[in-house]
Amino acid sequence: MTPREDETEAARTSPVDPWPTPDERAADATLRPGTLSEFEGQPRVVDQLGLVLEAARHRGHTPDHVLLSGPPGLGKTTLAMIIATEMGAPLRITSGPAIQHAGDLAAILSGLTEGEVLFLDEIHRMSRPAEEMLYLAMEDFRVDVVVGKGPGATAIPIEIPPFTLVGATTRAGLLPGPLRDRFGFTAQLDFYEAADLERIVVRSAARLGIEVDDASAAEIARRSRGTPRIANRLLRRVRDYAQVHNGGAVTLELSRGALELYEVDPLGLDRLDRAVLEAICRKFGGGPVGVSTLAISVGEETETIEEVAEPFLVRLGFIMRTPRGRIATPAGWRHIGLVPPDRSGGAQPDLFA
Ligand SMILES: Nc1ncnc2c1ncn2[C@@H]1O[C@H](COP(=O)(O)OP(=O)(O)OP(=O)(O)O)[C@@H](O)[C@H]1O
Repeated sequence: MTPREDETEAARTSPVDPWPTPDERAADATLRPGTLSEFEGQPRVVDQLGLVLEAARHRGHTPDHVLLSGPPGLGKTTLAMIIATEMGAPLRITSGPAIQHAGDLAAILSGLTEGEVLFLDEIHRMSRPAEEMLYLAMEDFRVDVVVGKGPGATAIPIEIPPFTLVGATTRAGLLPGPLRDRFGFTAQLDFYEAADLERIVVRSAARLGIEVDDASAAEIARRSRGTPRIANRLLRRVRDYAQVHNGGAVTLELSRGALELYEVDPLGLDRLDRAVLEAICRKFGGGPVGVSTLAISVGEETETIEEVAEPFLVRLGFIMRTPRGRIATPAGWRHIGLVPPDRSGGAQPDLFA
């Protein structure tokens, strides 16, 4: 489950949306790396996690609980699967929004087998009573199931076998301290370097039977916003285009044609990113402008602006978040072909040129 699974498909029209479509979830199985050594990028996380798993194997124990945080599509689910594979353990997958009551969690925990890896996606969206039950389970491998109500209520302790919880969150800041503290290993996944994404594109192309040259793989990687899921999706779109126009072989020219058709620009900005940038510059004189005003002016949900467009534009140094609102930087103005205003008091540019 992702933050957007409950939204309509119509809301997901951009090829650089970091959340998966239902089709992609099914296709993920083919493209996921199966072991830590096949996992591209994130070298620090891979090394540290490798050590945690190796040490657990030596001691003959289950590994410490693992918290993975970072934006969608960077490989949290993949890493959870790898942890289970590397430990030779079964994996059970659930998510915070699926656990509305403590009883839901009690049912999952009491059904675990020894050493099982429990992947809890979007752990920050779990209900508070479930969260409290999880504290005890993580620490003492026990849950207290409360039977009855009021003064007559009794807590019946249930032992659960040692397991490893792998929690994933896009919002580590929303996790309560006591929950965060119960993870023995915490990893923050960062956006990928273009070279890592290029290797991911080449590997995925091989798995999908797509012929792709190095220049095309580099072009797709550059436009993928540091996100493997987007790289894989753009690869599929380029493949479709190449099939129609060139009988299947992907060339640089065809890759560029496909990405232009899907409105993904050379830096990976899509229509929404450009609309946000244009609105700040053209409608609000470069800002500052509040995010909700911005959302209305581009006809999008505030959440989408905050979670998708804004982090990417900030990362590229095209906009800044300030206490008074969002401001376009000179690089942002230039990216959409406008002259940045002279903030030193010189003449203002013609914003509507
Ligand atoms: N390091 C990597 N190397 C190769 N492929 C990767 C890597 N990381 C992710 N992928 C690919 O990207 C896709 C998305 O990965 P994954 O589902 O693990 O992301 P996620 O962080 O769990 O996203 P979400 O939280 O939105 O579910 C998968 O198809 C996977 O194959």
